[in-house]
Amino acid sequence: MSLESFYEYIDKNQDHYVRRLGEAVAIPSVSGTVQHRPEVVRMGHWLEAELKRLGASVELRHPGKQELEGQVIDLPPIVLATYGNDPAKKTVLVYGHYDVQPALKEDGWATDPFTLVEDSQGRMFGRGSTDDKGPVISWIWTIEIHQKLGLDLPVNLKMCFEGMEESGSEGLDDIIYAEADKYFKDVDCVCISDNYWLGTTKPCLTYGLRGVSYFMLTVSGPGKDLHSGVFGQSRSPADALGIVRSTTQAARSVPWSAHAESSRANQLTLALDQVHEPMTDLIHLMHKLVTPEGKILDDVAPVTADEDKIYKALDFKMDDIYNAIDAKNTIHDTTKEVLMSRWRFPSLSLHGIEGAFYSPGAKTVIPAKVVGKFSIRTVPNQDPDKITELVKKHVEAEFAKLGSKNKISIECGHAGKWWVADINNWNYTAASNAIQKIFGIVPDYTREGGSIPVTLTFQEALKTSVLLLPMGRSDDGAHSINEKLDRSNYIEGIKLLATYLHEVAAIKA
Ligand SMILES: NCC(=O)N[C@@H](Cc1c[nH]cn1)C(=O)O
Ligand SMILES: [Zn+2]
Ligand SMILES: [Zn+2]
Repeated sequence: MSLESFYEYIDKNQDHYVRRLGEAVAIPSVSGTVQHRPEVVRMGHWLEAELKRLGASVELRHPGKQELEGQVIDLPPIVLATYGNDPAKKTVLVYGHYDVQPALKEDGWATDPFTLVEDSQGRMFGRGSTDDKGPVISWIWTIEIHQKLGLDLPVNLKMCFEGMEESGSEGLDDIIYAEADKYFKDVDCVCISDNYWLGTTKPCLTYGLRGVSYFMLTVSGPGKDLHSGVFGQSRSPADALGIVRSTTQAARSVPWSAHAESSRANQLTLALDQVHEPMTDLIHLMHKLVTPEGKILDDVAPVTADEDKIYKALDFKMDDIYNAIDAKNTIHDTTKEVLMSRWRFPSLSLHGIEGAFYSPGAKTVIPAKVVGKFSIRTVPNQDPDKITELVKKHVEAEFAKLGSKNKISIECGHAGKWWVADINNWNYTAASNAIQKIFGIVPDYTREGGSIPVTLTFQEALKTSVLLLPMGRSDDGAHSINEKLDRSNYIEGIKLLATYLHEVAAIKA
């Protein structure tokens, strides 16, 4: 079937679909805070209403409760929807997430993060524009445009949209395993649009992701915040300089694995009539997690000769990464090293400290309790349980050296495993055909440094091929300030998703 009328329709009606993206972006569905939880739920209901309007059968699954900021609150609903139920057609499952990362204007956004603003170059700025509201709603527009034009959707479409992806996908895996032989029974392949082109011009298909293990390290001591002049502890100046030195991706350096570091605990000169400051202990411990030198954890799969060739063939230049980070401060200077660091080596990033004073001004306080947050991106063949065990052992050993009377606790908040797929599956061929039809180019095959843990869950629970089909570009700034989706990526992306469904229908499986 020709999709020319579909392409013409979306080209003519682009402004309408941009406005609809604006509606979705205007709902601040941040999954990581208690305050925003009603907005996440509202976004789930918005999708439900859109799907029902088009005649899809929709079920909201409630995965239960979670503890957040000391409160027990409902997890947002998982939106399961089915459009078409013809046994003669293949069934495609699409997944996406309707929650977003936090965003505040004062973080440095040029415009209000929850108002979609387009500039003269067609860049549409707004939290969730590219990650992942643009792609999620595009599946819905695909159904809508088929209906408007009287075109047959050549596959049955099952949709699974969650509201907790940015916060560990709590509750989702259990539902997928429980429904593998029920709701997800007839799924022939899975497609996820929740990542980015390698650069800014060439589309790609993605077959690998790193895993993520997210840690919270709590240090507590005094019963309340204290005056630093009255209760401040004294330590040697050398130790006071022990600040975190690396928070970048290069912190693929996890020094506790087989690399003994000389302890500096013996440099401490504690004034015992003063309190042990939780923040000082925490900074010391976080400093012990990473070094700029790059020491790699065990269990990393060796680089093979074949793999080495992949990097040379890719359309990726150092300028692509410089543009994406708005700077030239990369640790590596060759594209091969950059991509290897991103795709196939682990990294450790320090994210923040809850309880630390961060406002303007000069508050002289000793915080009573601080929580350091960091994550490790894991790769083949690392095991998340082993990583957690190693991290705990390392942090506890370093803390013991301090001789502090504070208390620590270290938790792995959530962990998802890395994923690598078989690109020879017909699902990838169908997507490659679709890219060639829309963009006139054979796509690159890429892996990514980010994590979508449900990808592996679908692959294992449904025993089927999972494909990542990105819509946005490498410089979209997902998770960052001024996140954007280019109008052309959105409009061509809608065409691509529709064409992919037709190619799946057409291919001999
Ligand atoms: N677009 C995928 C994505 O951004 N995934 C997140 C997942 C995550 C894990 N913990 C918090 N968020 C990522 O950071 O890779
Ligand atoms: Zn995402
Ligand atoms: Zn994200």
